Amino acid sequence: MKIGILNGDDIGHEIVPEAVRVMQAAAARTGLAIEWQDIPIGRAALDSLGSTLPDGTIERLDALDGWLLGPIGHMAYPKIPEAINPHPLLRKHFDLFANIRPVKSHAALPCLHQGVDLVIVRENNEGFQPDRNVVAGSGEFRPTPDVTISVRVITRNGSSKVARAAFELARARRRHLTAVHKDTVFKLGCGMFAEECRRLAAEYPDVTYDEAIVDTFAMRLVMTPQRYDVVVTTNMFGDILTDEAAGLVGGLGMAAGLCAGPRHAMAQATHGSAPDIAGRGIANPYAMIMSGQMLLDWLGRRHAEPAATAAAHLIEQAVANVIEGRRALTPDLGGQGTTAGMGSAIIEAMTES
Ligand SMILES: NC(=O)c1ccc[n+]([C@@H]2O[C@H](COP(=O)([O-])OP(=O)(O)OC[C@H]3O[C@@H](n4cnc5c(N)ncnc54)[C@H](O)[C@@H]3O)[C@@H](O)[C@H]2O)c1
Ligand SMILES: CC(C)[C@H](C(=O)O)[C@@H](O)C(=O)O
Repeated sequence: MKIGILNGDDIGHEIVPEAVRVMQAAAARTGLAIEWQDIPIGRAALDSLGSTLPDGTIERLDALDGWLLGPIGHMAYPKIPEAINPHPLLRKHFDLFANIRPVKSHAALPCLHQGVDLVIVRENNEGFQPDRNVVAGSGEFRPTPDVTISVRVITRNGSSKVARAAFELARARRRHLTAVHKDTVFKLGCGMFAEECRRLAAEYPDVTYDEAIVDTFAMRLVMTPQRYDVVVTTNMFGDILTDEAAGLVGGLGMAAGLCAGPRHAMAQATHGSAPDIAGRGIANPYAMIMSGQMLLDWLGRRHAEPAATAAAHLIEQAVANVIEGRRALTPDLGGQGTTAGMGSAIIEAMTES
């Protein structure tokens, strides 16, 4: 397997190395051969190579099976053309259309709710961040100094692809899928998304299918998150709801994610680069480590590689043991541990699995 390491910015330089360390330890125990490639991105790449997404990066990634991308702190980039926000572009270029974001409570952690085990599948490339092939540029226009128009693109193909990914995931879990939209108001855009979800529901009679209007869903998610299994939604709704859901189970440090496409997958935690805690060694590496775990699981299924699946399983077990034992927890989880300390505890726990 060829896996890329792209640290990103701020806490990315602390949490991505821990994810790699944990993945290396699991791979060594299960006999999975991984060829790692360090690929510069973000502020460090801008400073050393003149661009946040240096020439040749896309080609290098294309030759890999998958990669880890740490959080990008693009809000702090200088306002120059060489300092683009690279991750929407990577998601689009590699058609990473499904952003799969699990949300799970742990009895040992101070979660707002217990018994939560759901996955939000967020459409990753349309909505207000439209594909460059569909709408040029970012999808925002300012025809006069006092008017801005933001274009939201929904396509039948994009909707049905993400809906199918969500139905497949639901089939492998508790067989319940909820489509979240607002077709009551956005009759054409959300309407098309909902039409595609309903069309696919007929192909998956074994999956219980229902729908919720996004505002009502936001309320139900806070009050009774236990009622959901897999949730599929459009890009912007998914962006917001996944952060909200993370808040139910311990915060953004617990929010893992995988951006998956037809040929590649990118492990990318839901959270940002957390500049407020960067450089202190206290960022919670759970989300990044579990994103790497999702990548190994995806690679195991895509390449029918049992050692990758076994490595993913080993990490999942070891992480669960560390959390259950409240070992090495970082301050966001009420502990006094460090980023590296949690990585080491997870590696140690692999010997217990
Ligand atoms: N996927 C991404 O790369 C991504 C996502 C969101 C935001 N961003 C960028 O990140 C930067 C900061 O944005 P923000 O502050 O709004 O959001 P953020 O997610 O970086 O931080 C929000 C809060 O959560 C905390 N937090 C986040 N991750 C944590 C972790 N692993 N462990 C412990 N605490 C954690 C932070 O300390 C902060 O208090 C901005 O430049 C933003 O554009 C990037
Ligand atoms: C920073 C931003 C472009 C990004 C997104 O909208 O996808 C972030 O919110 C995320 O969830 O990864």
